[in-house]
This record gives sequence, structure tokens and C-alpha cells, in this order.
Amino acid sequence: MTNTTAPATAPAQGIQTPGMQPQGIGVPAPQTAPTAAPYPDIAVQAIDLVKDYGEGDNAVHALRHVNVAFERGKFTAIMGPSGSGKSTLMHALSGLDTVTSGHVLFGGQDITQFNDKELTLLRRTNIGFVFQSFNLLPMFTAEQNILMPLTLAGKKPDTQWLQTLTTQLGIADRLQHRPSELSGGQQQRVAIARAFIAHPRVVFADEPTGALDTISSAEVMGMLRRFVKEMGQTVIMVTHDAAAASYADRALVFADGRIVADVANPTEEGMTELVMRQRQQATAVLGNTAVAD
Ligand SMILES: Nc1ncnc2c1ncn2[C@@H]1O[C@H](COP(=O)(O)OP(=O)(O)OP(=O)(O)O)[C@@H](O)[C@H]1O
Repeated sequence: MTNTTAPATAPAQGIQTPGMQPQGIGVPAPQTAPTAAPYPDIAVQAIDLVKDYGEGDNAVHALRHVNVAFERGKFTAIMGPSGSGKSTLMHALSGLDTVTSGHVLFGGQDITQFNDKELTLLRRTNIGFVFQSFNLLPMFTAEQNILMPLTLAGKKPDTQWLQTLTTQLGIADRLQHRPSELSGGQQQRVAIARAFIAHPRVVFADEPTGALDTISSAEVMGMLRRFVKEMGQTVIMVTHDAAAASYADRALVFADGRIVADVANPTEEGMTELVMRQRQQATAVLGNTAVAD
């Protein structure tokens, strides 16, 4: 078992912004990296997570000792300026990328200790992904795309769940169409059905509304929210869209590899203001650096 440098508690980190209610989970962090789920309410947790790209003077510090726990059955949005570390955190939490130091507990298991085979199995059975560009396979029908995670895992299709999901998403009559015959909003709904088909513990969504118009975005976000509220799913979403973030139970704001705000029940206006402030601060820092240079 590996010793961690985790603090005694791992609260949701960050500056609590006036007028916004903080939502620190305050989960006691384990003193050593555990192999069983000690905190059943936590779906995934980052402990003292560091990710550096490159070394020495050229190193980019993408994650700077991030501590955060994501509750089961909650919808969390991650916002922040470009380059602040949002995607890096999501890739670390979902086992898509390695970290420099620290731990990721997924269902209580330290996945930073997993080998490639274990990570592939984890992603196939416990994680669903939704991407900005849908990532559907063009030669397959909508139904075949949705069932792909089960097909790859050699599992039988759960026809009842397929029907429930596609009815809820309003695509039950589009299942025999190929992606090119569907609108962007419909393609994203197919991608969402695919993300949930294998009953994953966590669905990670990376800019799910980035390629959609305002109306399709609102529909897709409403559906994600329903899956969380009515079916107890856990969703973690990176977004630049404050309107999308307002569907979440909680929003984290990243800046320069750190969580700088942790907001419960975010509103579009509140998140727009917060992210704007972070962007201005980042620009001011860049300006000062240029002057100093
Ligand atoms: N493979 C890589 N090699 C070197 N640097 C990288 C790599 N991937 C990311 N970075 C750097 O790490 C930092 C964080 O990047 P990350 O993609 O996590 O930011 P982000 O907040 O998701 O940005 P965006 O909103 O633009 O997608 C950035 O400075 C980025 O340039």
C-alpha cells in the first residue's frame, strides 16, 4: 500500500465567493491509499493531485495539488479559463491520463496504481463519456452506437434499459438511422444514451453543448439533469458555457491548475461573473509578466 501525503481532510478546495454558498464536502481523506470503498457517498476523489507537463524551467503545472471529492448522484460542472487545467483533471479522474503525483480514488480504489489493462476495464465498465464532437461511429446505426460499450465488453444488450433511455432522450424512433442522418442535437442524445447504457458509476462530459445551438443545448442539459435527479446518476462536466453549468448541482472554477471557487446551485449570471473575473485576473497576470520581461 502506498503512503500518501494527503491532508487529514480533503474538502472541496478554494476561495468561497461572497454571495455564493460554498459546498465543501469535507470528506476525511484516508492516510493511506485504500483499495476498498471507505466513503460510499463519494464517486471519485482527487487527493493532492499534481500534473506537470515537461520538466525544469519549461514545465507546465497543469494541476497544482488539487483536492476535491465528487459525490454520488450529483451533477458537477467544471469551468475556468482556457488552459486552467479542467481537461487535465477530467482525464486524470477517468484514468485517461497518468498524473505526476497524488491519487485518484474511483469508488475507493486508487486508480493511479492501475496498469493499462485495469484502466481499460475500469473505463469500459464504470465510466461513460460524452464529447463535444459526439464521437459516433459513422458506419453504424444509432442503436449500434448506443450498444457499442456492451458489444465491446461482450455483454448482451439490455433492451429494457435501451428503450427507457432512448424514450427519455426522444430518439426511440431514430434508432435505425446513421449519425449522418441525424441532427447535431439528436447525435448528442445518441452519445448520451451510449454513455449511460452500461450503468456506469460516473459519466464524464467534455463540452457536451459545444457544438449545439442554444435550444439543443438546453434540451441536452435538461436530459442530463433528469438522469442525475431521477436515476441517481453521477455526472462531471467540463464546460465554458455558464448556461450549461446552471443545470449542475455544483460548479467548480479552475484557474492556473487550482480550484479557486466551489459553488452550490450555480446560476448562469453568477458563473458568468465568476469566470469573467478569473479571465481578467489571468490576463492581468500575463500583462504584468510581459512588463516584467
Ligand atoms: N500534452 C500536453 N503537453 C504539454 N502541455 C500540455 C499538454 N496538455 C495540456 N497541456 C497544458 O496544460 C495546461 C492545462 O491544459 P488543459 O487542457 O487541462 O486546460 P483546459 O482548462 O482544459 O483548457 P481548454 O478550456 O482550452 O480546453 C495548459 O497550459 C496546457 O497548455
